[in-house]
Amino acid sequence: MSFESYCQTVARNFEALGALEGVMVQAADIWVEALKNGNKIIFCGNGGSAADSQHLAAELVGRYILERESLPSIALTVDSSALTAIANDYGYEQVFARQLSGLGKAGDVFVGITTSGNSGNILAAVKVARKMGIKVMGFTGKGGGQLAEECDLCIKVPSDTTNHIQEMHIAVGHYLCGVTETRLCSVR
Ligand SMILES: O=C(CO)[C@@H](O)[C@H](O)[C@H](O)[C@H](O)COP(=O)(O)O
Ligand SMILES: [Zn+2]
Repeated sequence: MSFESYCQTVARNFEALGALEGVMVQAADIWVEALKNGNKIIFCGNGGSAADSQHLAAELVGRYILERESLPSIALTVDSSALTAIANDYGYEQVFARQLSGLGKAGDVFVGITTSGNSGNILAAVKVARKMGIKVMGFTGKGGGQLAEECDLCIKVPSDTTNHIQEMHIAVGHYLCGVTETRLCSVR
């Protein structure tokens, strides 16, 4: 495949992504409401989506575009001791669920980033989130997988291909960080 044709696919995908305006407004409302109430945004994902998780948590805790207070957020993908101990002692499927049960609080927002929507460790964490009164949001591909069935709000980006789904996930996350910090800064 030529680079030009790759870029054409990306352009078509992003054109279609614009149709998710309504769901993006709802997602921003969920993030803003939680943060206003003193809760946090908790991200997790595997592989490239682990990188997205820590990238987005860092935008909130550190800085995205505006100079502002730090906004509380964590990625469950960054603590190698917790990840290896939990995987070793309880199995890889529990790596996010176990951390969420220790670190999450009712009213937090859990964001599972998965291109298939079917990663077992994310689905296990959703079960914990439900028990704890944590809101569940998914970033998935077009099909949504099992996660789409189980979350409060699913952002299903318009592709079935892992790499292209990931390209849109980071755009979705960046957009939400921007809207969130703008709205919170104007009320502080
Ligand atoms: O970054 C990539 C592919 O672009 C890979 O590392 C990819 O994230 C991994 O295969 C993940 O394990 C896929 O998991 P998921 O998106 O289905 O939850
Ligand atoms: Zn990748």
